Amino acid sequence: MTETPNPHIIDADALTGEMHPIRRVVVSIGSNLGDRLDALQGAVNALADTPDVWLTSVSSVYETEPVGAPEGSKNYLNAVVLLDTTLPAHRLMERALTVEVAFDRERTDVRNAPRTLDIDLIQVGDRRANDDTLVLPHPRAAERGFVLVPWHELESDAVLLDHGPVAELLEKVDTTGVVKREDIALELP
Ligand SMILES: Nc1ncnc2c1ncn2[C@@H]1O[C@H](COP(=O)(O)OP(=O)(O)OP(=O)(O)O)[C@@H](O)[C@H]1O
Ligand SMILES: Nc1nc2c(c(=O)[nH]1)N=C(CO)CN2
Repeated sequence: MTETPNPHIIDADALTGEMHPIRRVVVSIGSNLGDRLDALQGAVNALADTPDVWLTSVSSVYETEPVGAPEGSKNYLNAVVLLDTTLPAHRLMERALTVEVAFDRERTDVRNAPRTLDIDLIQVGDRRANDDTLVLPHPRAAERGFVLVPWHELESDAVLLDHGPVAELLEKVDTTGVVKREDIALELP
């Protein structure tokens, strides 16, 4: 027997007025060039100002040793932001790239070159992607202490899609180069 849709049940798509579900997004932000804290706060503010994006939490700020970066690279400041959004994942990625450019992010041919601002989408709900502009979940998140430590601070039961609980991933990752900065913090607008 086919069920008649119940007109009193409104799904998330209908509530947002768009055909997109609300997704929980984990965002990693980092900077190792210029005024690092200013850039991270700028990223938080810009994400919070984005239509159809609702920031829910911001981690502590961590001083982190550069991973896979050219010789002589300076330490990063890193943090993780959690947000809810109805934006399609690719639209959120475009927005992140626009914000990076607004903070004078320059792209060079040098892999992991120092940067004023880096915004990585770690996970967008249970969305998977693998194209030229977006790979989800982020392909290197599972081995990055500078992502896992601040994420775990916000959500101790977090699970990285296709990889498992963040708490378990942390047992396999060297986190000695990831140090919480007690003297500075980001504001949730
Ligand atoms: N999940 C993702 N988060 C951020 N950028 C992504 C993602 N998937 C694909 N990209 C693409 O990667 C490019 C970003 O490259 P970028 O030079 O910032 O990489 P990176 O931050 O130096 O290195 P890594 O990807 O290892 O963090 C962008 O053009 C973006 O479209
Ligand atoms: N500590 C640290 N190292 C990195 C970072 C980063 O944000 N923090 N980002 C990179 C490329 O995205 C490469 N290496």
